[in-house]
Amino acid sequence: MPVLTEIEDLRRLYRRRVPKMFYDYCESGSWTEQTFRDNTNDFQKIRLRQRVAVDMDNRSTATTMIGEGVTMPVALAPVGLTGMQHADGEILAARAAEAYGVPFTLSTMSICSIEDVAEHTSRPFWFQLYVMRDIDYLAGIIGRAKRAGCSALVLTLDLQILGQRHRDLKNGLSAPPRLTPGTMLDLATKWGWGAKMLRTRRRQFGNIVGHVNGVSDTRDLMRWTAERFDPQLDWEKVRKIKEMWGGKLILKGILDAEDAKIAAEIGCDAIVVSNHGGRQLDGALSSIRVLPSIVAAVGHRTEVFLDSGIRSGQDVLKALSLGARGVFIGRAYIYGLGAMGQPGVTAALEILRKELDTTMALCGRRSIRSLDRDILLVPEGFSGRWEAPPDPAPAD
Ligand SMILES: Cc1cc2nc3c(=O)[nH]c(=O)nc-3n(C[C@H](O)[C@H](O)[C@H](O)COP(=O)(O)O)c2cc1C
Ligand SMILES: O=C(O)C(=O)c1ccccc1
Repeated sequence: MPVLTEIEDLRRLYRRRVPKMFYDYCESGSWTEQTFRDNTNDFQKIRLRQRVAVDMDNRSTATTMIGEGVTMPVALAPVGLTGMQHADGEILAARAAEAYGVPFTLSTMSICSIEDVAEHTSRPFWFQLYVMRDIDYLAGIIGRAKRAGCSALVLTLDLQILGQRHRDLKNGLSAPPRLTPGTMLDLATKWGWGAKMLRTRRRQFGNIVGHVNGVSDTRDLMRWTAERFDPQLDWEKVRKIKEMWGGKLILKGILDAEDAKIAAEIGCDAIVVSNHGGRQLDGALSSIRVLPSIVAAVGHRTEVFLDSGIRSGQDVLKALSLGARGVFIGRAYIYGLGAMGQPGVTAALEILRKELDTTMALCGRRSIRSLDRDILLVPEGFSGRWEAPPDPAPAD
């Protein structure tokens, strides 16, 4: 067993243990994957300011997100098909988050159902909603989330249609799967994954069972999405859903200050600055690059969270120092889950917390609320205005 000291270690182990089809589904971005790469690369461009001889005793990473106490401001992002990364994946991730004291978000596209996750956890989790054409379905699932005691609705706005990810098509995740000798061989080497999958009964899409007949695997995912997701979603509908829900609301997938202002106007408890982990509009700016402009526009009216590209506690610190009240992590915890189940998610959280805590200390800060831009060296292009990234240098 390798020593696991960083998120990258978890990714490597995850890659060895989970079928390629699902690894690729997680690890890809849309089209050229430019935005997917920018998300992580842009964090690297921000440097930290070392301070010395500052009392660093009694540090804490604890704070709140939408009024809920958290041991660090890092929530688990909604991730579709988590139950395919590891048997019972959503339940295991929710339990790890609960034990660690951070929020868990259950995706509409989960394998385990809302009720099932609620039954296996004792603290409220957040429920992520994709807006479907069918209003009765929406009312139904919002009601289920309420009855299960979910403490916030995370409404995702950046996926009315699915961005194309080449690898999913090539791997047969979206077309009828071609069980090539290569796929069979791959599955044969991932026997631990398969054995656990065979033992669980949770192999349907948990939140859509009974609504769509016969969707019990991922084959028809893309077609299913096109048929069900609402292409007519607009701000008026967002208002309606807010009313139907009536509780705390987080609007996810905002990447532009103008949209952020409308979101704040409608009244939400938080927004998530996100490009969906580089899986939707390829060519969009990285989240960290647009964060300052959005904080400047709405930070005084609503909490601003960020996701896309967080792979270390240093990344968390950078986002918080640029004004985010918290972050979501997607892949960073999926790597841990696929690698080792629940302890893997805990390991991912612990790696991030340690990195965040140590970095805070070395920057001369002791609390989350004390983090600000003063401890960062931020290059041009993150200045808060909408700016296109600089043109790459000519090849010769
Ligand atoms: C495999 C995968 C599935 C996802 N499924 C959903 C989903 O069902 N709903 C949603 O709102 N976001 C979904 N997302 C986006 C995440 O919530 C989050 O925005 C993204 O993963 C953040 O980027 P990161 O992976 O670099 O941390 C998904 C992301 C991944 C990687
Ligand atoms: O893959 C995704 O990013 C995602 O959000 C999704 C959308 C539709 C079905 C499954 C997952």
